[in-house]
Amino acid sequence: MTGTPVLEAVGLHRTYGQTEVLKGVDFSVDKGQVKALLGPSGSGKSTILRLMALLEHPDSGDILLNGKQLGVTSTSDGRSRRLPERKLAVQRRDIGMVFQRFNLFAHLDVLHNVTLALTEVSGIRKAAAVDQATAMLERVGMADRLHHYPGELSGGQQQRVAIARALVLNPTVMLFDEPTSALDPELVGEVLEVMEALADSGMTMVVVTHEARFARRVADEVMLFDSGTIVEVAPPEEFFDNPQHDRTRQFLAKLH
Ligand SMILES: Nc1ncnc2c1ncn2[C@@H]1O[C@H](COP(=O)(O)OP(=O)(O)OP(=O)(O)O)[C@@H](O)[C@H]1O
Repeated sequence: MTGTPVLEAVGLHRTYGQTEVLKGVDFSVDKGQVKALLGPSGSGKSTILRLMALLEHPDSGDILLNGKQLGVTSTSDGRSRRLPERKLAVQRRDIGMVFQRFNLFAHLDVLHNVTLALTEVSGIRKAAAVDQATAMLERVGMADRLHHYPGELSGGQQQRVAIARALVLNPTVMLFDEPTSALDPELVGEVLEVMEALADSGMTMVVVTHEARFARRVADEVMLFDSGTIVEVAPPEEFFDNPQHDRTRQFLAKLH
């Protein structure tokens, strides 16, 4: 751990209609660090990830990657303006995102689902894309399913393909939004194993999860999120074994 912030959120606010979903969220994840984000349903966890992945704009606040402000550009009068979509797409490559629902293309086989990101987003030629995608699918244990279609795979296998699809773009940081919550319980372990290996390889990660055991084992820091703000940040052993605050105790009690 170097203590160098890779991804930072500064004062993020987001309101939908009358509902203030994020009320000024600040946090950062350092190079090689894994942060687990826990919190009740509807507290705004997915919203934070979507903002950090540049899939949505905050009403106010900044997202920084390696110190550089993302999603906006400065104008000559010193104000900032949102980047146009094509420039956002370039910045998004650095931030891998894995969703609860795998969102694979049903009409493309596994290999094509992963090469597509390379050929369409990164402009890499087909042959090189196939090599890179195959290597990445090997890494997530899917090398023997290259020509299967998503409908022929289990949820756990589909999620591993979705992880390979994000990783193949060589992102600086990976964001996971409840990656196992749509899976049957017997398929959760294989996805968590891939994520743990990724964390061990030094990937910088932010993981929204309800998997307390995974968070305890893999995360460097756990953040408890509630009603649009971070209410607690602690190392996992302190968070899980020695909950000092009522909020943590109440939340953990609801998990089981
Ligand atoms: N696009 C949207 N339009 C309107 N309301 C939204 C939108 N996205 C999220 N919300 C609302 O914002 C609140 C926070 O949603 P969010 O999905 O970020 O919570 P969450 O903590 O990830 O919940 P869960 O664990 O159930 O996924 C919810 O009340 C949700 O209904």
